[in-house]
Amino acid sequence: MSASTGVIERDADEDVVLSVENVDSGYGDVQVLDDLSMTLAEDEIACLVGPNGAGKSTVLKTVFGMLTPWEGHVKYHGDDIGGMAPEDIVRTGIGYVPQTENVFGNLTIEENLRMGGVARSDDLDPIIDQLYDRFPLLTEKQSAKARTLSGGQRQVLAFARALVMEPDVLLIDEPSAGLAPNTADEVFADVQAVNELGTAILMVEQNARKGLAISDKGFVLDQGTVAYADDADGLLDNPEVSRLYLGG
Ligand SMILES: Nc1ncnc2c1ncn2[C@@H]1O[C@H](COP(=O)(O)OP(=O)(O)OP(=O)(O)O)[C@@H](O)[C@H]1O
Repeated sequence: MSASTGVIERDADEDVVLSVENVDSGYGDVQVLDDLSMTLAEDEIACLVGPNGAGKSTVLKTVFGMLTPWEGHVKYHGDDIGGMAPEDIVRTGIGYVPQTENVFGNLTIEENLRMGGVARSDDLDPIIDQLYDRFPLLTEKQSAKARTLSGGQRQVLAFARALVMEPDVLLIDEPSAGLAPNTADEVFADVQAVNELGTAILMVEQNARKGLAISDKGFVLDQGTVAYADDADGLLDNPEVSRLYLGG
């Protein structure tokens, strides 16, 4: 399987921060990703869309070191990080916001943020202060237990927790899952704001149209490989992609 339509041609000097090159990966002896390739430039939001079970979350897990590529390479600023442990990957500058269990419910907002910085050896106060400035709702609730937050507020805390490490790249798995449309829109606005402040984002999103609408480019995954890659508008305007993957 290596069908690829509309693959983006990019300048050789593009500042690629993350590249996934011909990766096979999976669970146990079950292969999920099949010769999958994609790149993310340092100022971009890229959105992975596609049917249930296509392998979108598996891409993030493979980039973040929770799965080791069977074949191919995962490169961060050109260095091969395939198979590196997540705790080392987080130190290199890649953050990960899983879809579920992404905050510690029994800890306060402040404690959650400090947990996000356990891999840092410097004083966390300046970055945590910056994050409180950026996400005022966290300031209001800093002594509250995370379990008291709404779904959207938890998602904001999960982003902020990942940002304590000041990553160059943030991997986000289905930020809008389980959220009402208005709340999902607020979370998408936060994703854009994080990107505008200099973090490249690779996001999986089940709400493909909304995810692509805030993204620079997208990859349609099907059966573990990239079926379509294009800038986000190109995918949204592609009648075949629309019919097959975006609900018409
Ligand atoms: N921990 C696991 N162990 C074994 N198989 C798994 C595991 N996690 C996922 N899979 C399988 O890998 C395949 C891809 O799953 P993945 O979660 O990456 O898909 P996805 O595109 O993110 O879909 P969804 O939108 O349903 O989350 C599926 O067939 C799934 O059943």
